[in-house]
Amino acid sequence: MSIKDRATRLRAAITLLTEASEIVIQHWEDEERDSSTKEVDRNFFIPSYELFNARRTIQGAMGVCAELVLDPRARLMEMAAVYYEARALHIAAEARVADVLDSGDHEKGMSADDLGRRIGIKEHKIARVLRTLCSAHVFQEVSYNHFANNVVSQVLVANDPLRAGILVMGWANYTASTKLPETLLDPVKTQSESALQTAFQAAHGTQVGYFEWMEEPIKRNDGSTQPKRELATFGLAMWGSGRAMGWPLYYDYPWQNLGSATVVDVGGGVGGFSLELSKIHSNLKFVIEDRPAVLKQAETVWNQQAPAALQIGRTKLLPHDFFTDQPVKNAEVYHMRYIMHDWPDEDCVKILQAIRPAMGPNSRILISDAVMIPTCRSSTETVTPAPYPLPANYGFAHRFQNMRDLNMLTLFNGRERGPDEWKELARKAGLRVEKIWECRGYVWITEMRKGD
Ligand SMILES: C[S@@+](CC[C@H](N)C(=O)[O-])C[C@H]1O[C@@H](n2cnc3c(N)ncnc32)[C@H](O)[C@@H]1O
Repeated sequence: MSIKDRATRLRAAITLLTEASEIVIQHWEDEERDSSTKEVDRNFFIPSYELFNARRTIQGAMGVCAELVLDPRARLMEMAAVYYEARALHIAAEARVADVLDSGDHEKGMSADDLGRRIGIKEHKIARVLRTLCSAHVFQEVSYNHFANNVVSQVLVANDPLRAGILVMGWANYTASTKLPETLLDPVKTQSESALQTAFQAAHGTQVGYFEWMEEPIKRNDGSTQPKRELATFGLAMWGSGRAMGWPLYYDYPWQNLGSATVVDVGGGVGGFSLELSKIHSNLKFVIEDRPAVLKQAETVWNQQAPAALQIGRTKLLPHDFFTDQPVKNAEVYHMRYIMHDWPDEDCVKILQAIRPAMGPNSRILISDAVMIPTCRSSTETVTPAPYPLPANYGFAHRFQNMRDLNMLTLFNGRERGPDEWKELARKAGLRVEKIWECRGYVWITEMRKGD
C-alpha cells in the first residue's frame, strides 16, 4: 500500500471516528436531559439504530487505526498473549471481585491487601491480575494498589447470569480451545465434520458430545458422585449471555404483531429467552422444550422468576429431543436461540426437518444466532456493508462473532453462519429464508417459512 493510500485510509478512519463520536456525545447529552424523568438500567439498555451504528463505526475505525498506525510485530506478539486478558477476567469473575469492590469505598477503592484477604488470593498477585484488566479499561486503579469498579466492571455487580456466562467460557470451553490447533492440523480430524471429533473431545478425553459430557457426574474419591459445575451453571450462562448480547432481539422483531401466539422455544434451556420476552409481551404463550435434566433447572428458574406463568399454563415445559418429530403442531413461532450454531450442517437440516411437518400456514421458524459477514465487499451483498475504509463487517466490531464461530468449531464442529449458508440449510430442509432481521446487537433473527 502506498503512503498516499495509507494516509487516505487513516484520514477517512479518523473522520468516521470524529463524526461517530459526535453522535455518541449527542446521545449522552440527550440521556442526561432525560435522566430527570427516567432512569436507564444499563443491563437492559438498547441503543437507537443511529447510536448502534456510531458505536460499531468507532470500533471498526479503531481497528483500521491499529492496522495502520501500530508496529505490526508488536501487535502480533500482543495478540498472541491476549488470552491472559481472558484469564484475568475469569479470575475476577470466579472470585467475585466486582461484588467485593462494590461493598467497599467507591471513591478511595479497596487496597490489594484487603481485597486479597477477602478473596483468598495473595496481594501482589491479585493486584497484577486487576492491573491487567485496568489496562484494558475494566476496573480502575484509583491510587497505587487501590482498586474500584469502573463503568464496565460495575455491570458484573450482583449479576450472576453475566458472571456465569464468563465462567462457562473460561472452564471447559477454554480447556477445549487449547486443543484446537492440533485438531485442525491433524490430517484426519481436519477433514471431519462430526460433532464427536472435535478439539473438545481431545481436550477432555471423552467420546461423547458436549451436552452429554456435561450431564456425566464427576466421581469423588470415596465413590460418590457430584454434578459438573458446567451443568449447574450453563443454563444461567445462556440467560446471562442472552441478556448481555441479545437484548435487541426482543425489540427488533415485530413480536407485538403476534398477539396471543404460541412461541415454542426449541432447545430453550432454562427458558431465559422466553422469560424475558414474556415480560415484554404479556399475551404471548410459551412452550419450552429441552432435555429433562435442563427442564428441571428451568422449573426452578420459572418458579422463582414467574411462578404464575407455570401455574396458569401460560408457560409449559416439555421434554423433547429436537432430532425427533416436533410434538407441538401449528404454533405461530418455533424459536431457536444458540441452537443451530452448535451443530454441523447435516444435523441442522435434521433439526429443521423435524419441525417442518408440524408447521401450519402461519408458522415460522425464528433462528436467533449471529449472522456472519465477510470482511471483504461483494457485489451481491444482502447486508449493508460498513462505510469505507472499514472492513465490510466493521472489523473490530465483528470480532466477537468470529471468536464465537471458533468456539463452535472447537466444541461441536458447529459454526456461525452467513446469509447464503442460512439459505442453503433452509433449502435442504424444504424451507426458505423469508427475511434476516438485522438487530442492534451481536445476534440477529433469521426467519424461515415452509418452502412451498
Ligand atoms: C447453547 S444452549 C441454548 C439454550 C437456549 N436456547 C438459550 O438461548 O438460552 C443449547 C441447548 O440445547 C439443548 N439441547 C442439546 N441437545 C438437545 C437435543 N437433542 N434436544 C433438545 N435440546 C437439546 C441443551 O440442553 C441446551 O439447553
